[in-house]
Amino acid sequence: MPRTIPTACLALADGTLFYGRGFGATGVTTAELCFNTSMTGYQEIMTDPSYAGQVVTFTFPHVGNVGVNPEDDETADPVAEGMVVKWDPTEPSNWRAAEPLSDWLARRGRIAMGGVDTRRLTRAIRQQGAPHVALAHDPEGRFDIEALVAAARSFRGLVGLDLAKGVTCAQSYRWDEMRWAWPIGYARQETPRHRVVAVDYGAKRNILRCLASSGADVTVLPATATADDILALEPDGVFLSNGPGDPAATGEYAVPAIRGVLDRSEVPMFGICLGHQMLALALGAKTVKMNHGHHGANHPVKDLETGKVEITSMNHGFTVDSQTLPSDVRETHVSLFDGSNCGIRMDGRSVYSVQYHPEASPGPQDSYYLFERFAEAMDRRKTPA
Ligand SMILES: NC(=O)CC[C@H](N)C(=O)O
Repeated sequence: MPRTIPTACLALADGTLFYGRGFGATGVTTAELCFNTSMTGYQEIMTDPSYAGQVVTFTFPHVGNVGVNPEDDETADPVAEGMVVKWDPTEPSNWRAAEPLSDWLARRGRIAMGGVDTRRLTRAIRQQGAPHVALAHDPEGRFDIEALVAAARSFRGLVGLDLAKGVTCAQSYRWDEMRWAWPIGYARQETPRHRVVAVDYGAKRNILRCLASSGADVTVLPATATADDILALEPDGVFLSNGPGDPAATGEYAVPAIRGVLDRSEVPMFGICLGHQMLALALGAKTVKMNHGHHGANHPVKDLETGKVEITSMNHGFTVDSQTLPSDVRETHVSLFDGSNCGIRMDGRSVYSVQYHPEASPGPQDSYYLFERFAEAMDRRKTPA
């Protein structure tokens, strides 16, 4: 049997090394490492802008086997820095596959590594918290281990980092594509009932589709939009998107804008993930870094107002500290994994947000009702009872 040499190396800042087989782009990247437990949707995960600054290790062992296609991107480029998987991807076998995962990653400059004991790696992340890592791919298998460990150590981490500015849109645009539906695929929203301004901190496309499907004519604004920019469009509702990085850092410019909208209008507001954290900060609460975060598609969340449990899609490494919520803001949802905050609502106003991803993509669609609730709040304002 020919001897095979490792062509990829993952170095953790504590000096732990994992060797495997590289695919995708070659070179070295540094990032925070997190694990995702979803069994499907690797293309959507890799293109979720909230993963900027992170390498994702997948706990599901078979990743890449259905290739990639033009429809499943959540943004134009992969924004996760790289990926680590148990098995090397096979040749894609799926009617939608347009390209093998490895070629797609290479074309877009993203490093990947297969052949890793991802259970051991996941245990390490759970025990020590999301580590800083250097991920290297060299087809000749030449690795300068000391330099890789030093690179992992010099990665400054996500705390204090505003990454939304790097992934937001350069200028505003309109969105009318709706959720994918059999057999028509992606139809356009031709009879919208509401004008929604969506602030883009790193929005996933499927969120914009869900807004369009629930009746919105969506105008997307860059993350740095001010209250004046938002209110000038005379919105029926304001949406705050997901996004990467430390909420406290993005909040420095996003919070005054949100505060301005809340103070100057009664417009319904809905936030998801980073948007949830932005709203919580604007209302006076605080956010903290979690040990290893929540990244997966099977997270049970309890709606405290109805008692119902929904299975949700999650991707966050920071959380709202529910102890810091002011008295006019109530906690509406909690994680049944660790009791952390998963939703808030302002008393007496249609201003609410959730920490998880109700648009899923990938994940279950239990939480789509939140988009309908937003649309109903906008309907109520137009025709008061
Ligand atoms: N998906 C998101 O919007 C993530 C929000 C934030 N960057 C966090 O990690 O908590």
